[in-house]
Amino acid sequence: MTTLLQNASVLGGERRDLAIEGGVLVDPATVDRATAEVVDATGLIALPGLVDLHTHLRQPGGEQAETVASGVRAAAAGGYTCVFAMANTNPVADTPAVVEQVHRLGLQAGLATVRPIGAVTVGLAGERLADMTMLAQSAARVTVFSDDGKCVADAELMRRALEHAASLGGVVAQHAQDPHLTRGSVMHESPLAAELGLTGWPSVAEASIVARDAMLAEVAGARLHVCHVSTVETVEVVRAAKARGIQLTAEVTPHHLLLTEELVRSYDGRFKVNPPLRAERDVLALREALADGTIDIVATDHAPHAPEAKQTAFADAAFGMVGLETALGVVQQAMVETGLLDWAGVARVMSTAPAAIGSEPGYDAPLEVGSPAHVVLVDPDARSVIDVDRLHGRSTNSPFLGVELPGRVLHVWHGGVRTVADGRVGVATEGANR
Ligand SMILES: NC(=O)N[C@@H](CC(=O)O)C(=O)O
Ligand SMILES: [Zn+2]
Ligand SMILES: [Zn+2]
Repeated sequence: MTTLLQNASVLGGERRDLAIEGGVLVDPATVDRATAEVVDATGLIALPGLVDLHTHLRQPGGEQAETVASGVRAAAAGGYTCVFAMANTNPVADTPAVVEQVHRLGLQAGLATVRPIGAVTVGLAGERLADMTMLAQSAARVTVFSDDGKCVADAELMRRALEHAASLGGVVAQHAQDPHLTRGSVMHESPLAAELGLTGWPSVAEASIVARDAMLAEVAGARLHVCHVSTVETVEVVRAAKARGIQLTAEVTPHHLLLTEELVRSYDGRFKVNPPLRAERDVLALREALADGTIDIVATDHAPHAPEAKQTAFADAAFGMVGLETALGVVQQAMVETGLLDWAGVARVMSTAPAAIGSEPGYDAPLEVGSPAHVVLVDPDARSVIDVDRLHGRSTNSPFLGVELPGRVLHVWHGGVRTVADGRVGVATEGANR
């Protein structure tokens, strides 16, 4: 079947038609308009399928909070066609058996491509390296290695992990948190933390690890990826490392682009996340860094948690927020509506660049004829208050419940297969995965 998307604003620019046939984008001029399925895209923006380099799908072991199947529904609803699944499952994704299980569950779920991330250390214990070669050579083709949730704190181990990943053509994604500087920390270290009687998480606990890792990546001749940059100091370290020619990339989460520590005044566990929500000056520095390319990508750090883990005293609540369905709206509000990024820039930071970091093929020529048909149609003029009906995963720990956000993902194609139609997530299609 051929699908014609008529009059779309491609990457927010010129209005033209796009055509999908046989899983790829084809020249609309060659399409028989009498037989094609036509989607009126007038007023809609066409973006490439979004790629999330940092998603927690919780399976195996955390199925009460999320499964691969429920997580990819949330992903599709948010405009994602590919998600990288973090390794902090139970058991940890440190063996071919686990990454292959996650990969297989992704194929069964359809809707989006699931790329398992492999652990750096056995059991995320930070003591000895996982067999990274076996993970890379498994059917899951691991290219990203991360102990996310935990920092690879041992510098010697991190150096060897970087060397090893480089030899495999992969990348280490570091959760930058000095464990000694953050003992018992539950929110940003600030006057507000003192006022609220909560233990602070100092910015230097992040920046110091990023500085160390950048120097290790330099001596290893390796690529380093920095997870969830949250402070102005880390931005400065990343900027200096890039100026020095070090191969590092960095991500920022939607929540760190929009929210501040002030929300913690409510003592609501929904606002507890690692790294913590920071101050206004950090939020502004993160936006600027994303606009000027110091920060390469937006990654959701979608971190579902069951209600019991969140509805407790703030100090005891689990760290993490769901974010797949709200990411694009938050980026529209924080970056597009502020004039910091145009839609082509959004496509770069949410699709092309994360795919490149994760070595996911098919995203390097967004919306060009011949590319796989990973396409999203967004209504930028829609505005809606986020409620639980908008969330498709098993958990509802979103910091945006009750908040109005712009934009609405209306239609998504994953490799030419329709996964979202009129805002509704389609039936999982086995074999639609690539
Ligand atoms: N971000 C979080 O607050 N939590 C993540 C772990 C992580 O990303 O560090 C989780 O797995 O719940
Ligand atoms: Zn993390
Ligand atoms: Zn994470």
